[in-house]
Amino acid sequence: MSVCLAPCPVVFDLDGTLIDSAPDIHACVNAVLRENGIAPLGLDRVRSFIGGGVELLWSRVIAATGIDPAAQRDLVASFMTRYHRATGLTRLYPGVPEALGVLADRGYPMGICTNKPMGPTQAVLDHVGIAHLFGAVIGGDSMPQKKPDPAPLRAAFGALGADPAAPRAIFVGDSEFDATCAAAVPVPFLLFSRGYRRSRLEDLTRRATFDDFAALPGLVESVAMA
Ligand SMILES: O=C(O)COP(=O)(O)O
Repeated sequence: MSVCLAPCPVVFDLDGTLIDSAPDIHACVNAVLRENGIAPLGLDRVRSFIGGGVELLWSRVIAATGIDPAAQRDLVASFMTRYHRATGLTRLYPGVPEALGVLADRGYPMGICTNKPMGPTQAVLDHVGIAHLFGAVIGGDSMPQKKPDPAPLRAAFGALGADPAAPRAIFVGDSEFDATCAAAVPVPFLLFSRGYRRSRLEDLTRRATFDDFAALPGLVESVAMA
């Protein structure tokens, strides 16, 4: 068990955890499909493709639409020009600012570890007004590895002052990428159940599950003291 003597670092996934960004990602995907004369995909479909970064998103779009995989590089490039400024449809989940405020007041160092590239990550954190709360932000293109590889999460904890080799820390996320990553570090994982997960809850390794951010500060305290 990892007892956090001082408030330990708490790192958050971004898409599907702190923010509901699927409407913006969906709009960008469909703009590229339309530009190429391909029928658009529904929001639920595109949402189910999010979590493993832009390349995996587009591999899934290509498989779903029957596009020639050789076009992936150009499609991703076209997508990225839109994605860098796609913030208008993205919202924080209810209770996120309040929960982050409580954790900040209690002295928890906080960070982000996302598979979203850094450009759109910084744009959206500024747009929703929470960028100042995070002492470390690791994006999908910050390192050669992406989640579920543990390297980006270890880097986020290290940047917040934890021992990257044996961090006393907590990760909060919504997906199988996040659960597998937390287990690989290893650190306790708190699962937000209203995000973009594809698997059944019972199939994901986690310390606790929550569906309301009002519960998060208490959960973090109980895991930190365990
Ligand atoms: O860009 C993605 O695929 C999702 O990013 P996430 O790691 O914040 O869920």
